[in-house]
Amino acid sequence: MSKPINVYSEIGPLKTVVVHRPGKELENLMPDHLDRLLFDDIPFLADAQKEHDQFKEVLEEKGIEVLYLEDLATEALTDNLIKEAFIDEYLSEANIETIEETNEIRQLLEKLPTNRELIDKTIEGVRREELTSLAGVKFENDYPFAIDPMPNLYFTRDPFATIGSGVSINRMYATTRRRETIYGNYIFTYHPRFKEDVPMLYGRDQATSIEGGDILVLSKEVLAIGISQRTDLESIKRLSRTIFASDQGFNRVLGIDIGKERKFMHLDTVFTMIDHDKFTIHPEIETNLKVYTITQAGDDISVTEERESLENLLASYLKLDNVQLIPCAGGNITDAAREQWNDGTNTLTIAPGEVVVYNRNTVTNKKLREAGIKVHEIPGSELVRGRGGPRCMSMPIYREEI
Ligand SMILES: NC(=O)NCCC[C@H](N)C(=O)O
Repeated sequence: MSKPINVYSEIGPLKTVVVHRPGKELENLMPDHLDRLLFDDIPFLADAQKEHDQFKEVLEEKGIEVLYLEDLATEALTDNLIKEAFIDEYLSEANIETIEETNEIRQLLEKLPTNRELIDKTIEGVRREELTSLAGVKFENDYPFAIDPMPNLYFTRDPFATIGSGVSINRMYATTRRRETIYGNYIFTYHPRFKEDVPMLYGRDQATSIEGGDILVLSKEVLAIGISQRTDLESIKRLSRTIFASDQGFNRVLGIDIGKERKFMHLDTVFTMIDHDKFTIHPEIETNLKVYTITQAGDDISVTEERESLENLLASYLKLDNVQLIPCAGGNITDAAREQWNDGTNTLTIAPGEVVVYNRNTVTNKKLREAGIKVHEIPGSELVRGRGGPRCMSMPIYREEI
């Protein structure tokens, strides 16, 4: 039986992927609370769902098995003990103000007729108006939620990351996304498809943050991990130690420092691999890019700052004769700024030289085609309001070897 997880590249033909179809959590977004929930606008849910359905259709037309995170999380609650533990953990992390609210919400969740409705409700959040125990209660603030929604969950790239045959259950940078990692933790601990034979490479309770958008599997030996607003170098060192010890064949991690700006929140918003020797890159990060190499050194690791350009590093470590860095929007600084903001660099590679992109990034998409890349375009005007693209909205479970 092959292992449940197999991700040893960014470009191997994609066979199985995890996504989340946006739900009512997007209708629990409010203008005054967008920053804290990491959104720039409020998507129109019905259209966001239509766009997401088109994303799924493109993947399924290529024979890719599309798994929904909400289904996997539902199926992971395989008995009442696990379900109760899930509810306890979810409530303990939900920052609920009073015991009365906690007790009433527990009852509300336990009364839901199916585990799927339970999972959906935990993602959606709970408005105070839903709780009879709060009827007539005067609050110091007018914040309408007893439990926040999790609107970022459709960016399944980030809360957990498959690497080789294992998975990194991540500690997320911001509180609002830290709660999301409960689903991956239960899926990879209890789901029948994944509970055996999946090494857990990080943990949601670790001290420093790392997010999946920063993690690229460049080859069977080399990972690239962004040092970013979301991922600390300390986390990369910790993950590297575990990966080197897990004997999966990886022997080098490139720590790529992309700075702490929110618009470049993850490495995959400015750099992705789209073919054996082709990469997308956002021109704004190319100048004086700092890259660290992490390798095993005796029974610990060594971290050295590279002097070579990213292009030369990729050529030497990936053993490529010719590396093509394709700049977002052809490198035009105005078009690139606009199209990177709308995730023009955040391509999902479904086979070598074949990608899924948002249709709105017309300049970048044209350049990709001119470079011989097969481009599948999907609408994303509503989805992109969460500041993520096709790579952000997907977590590969199985890629064929290349
Ligand atoms: N890999 C990615 O770039 N994911 C995009 C995450 C967007 C989300 N609103 C966030 O700020 O985390």
